[in-house]
Amino acid sequence: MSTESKKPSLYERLGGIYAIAAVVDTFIDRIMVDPTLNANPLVDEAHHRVSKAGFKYLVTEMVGQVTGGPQRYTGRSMLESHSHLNISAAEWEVFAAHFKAVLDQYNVPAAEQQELFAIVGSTRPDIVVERPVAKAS
Ligand code: HEM
Repeated sequence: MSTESKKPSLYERLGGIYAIAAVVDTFIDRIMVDPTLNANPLVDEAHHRVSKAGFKYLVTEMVGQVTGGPQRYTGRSMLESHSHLNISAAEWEVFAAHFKAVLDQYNVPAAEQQELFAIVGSTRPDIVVERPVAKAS
């Protein structure tokens, strides 16, 4: 018989919903005013149209669900909510750098950061619009 206890979920290791909501709060505050992201007029328009509180709510709910918490995401799919925004690979990098900076700020350990990056990274194909590389004629 094994005496090993089951590994706690990522949700539990992050500290549950209060810790997750705090990270999302800081993160959304940063990305909604980022000048590089808002240089994309479609992102800028949407960032000024949606309520910050609603946006934070939906992202918190989603992170709760995908990390193994009891929350259930009620928003639109990543494809549906981003396909009209024409998000580039460079914009994705800016987003990822903010994410890393905020996780560092909250002292999220490297192992948990990696798990989060893997989850968030899996949404990239639905969010980033890949443009064909221009060929020299
Ligand atoms: C460069 C990266 C990203 C940018 C610039 C961005 C920007 C935006 C914007 C402007 C909206 C509002 C769209 C609208 O209502 O017209 C939105 C919605 C949303 N985004 Fe992102 N996003 C990015 C990546 C992500 C990632 C990686 C996630 C989570 C894994 C995410 C989660 C969400 C959620 C949950 C919504 C709300 C969906 C709904 O309204 O039902 N976003 N995003």
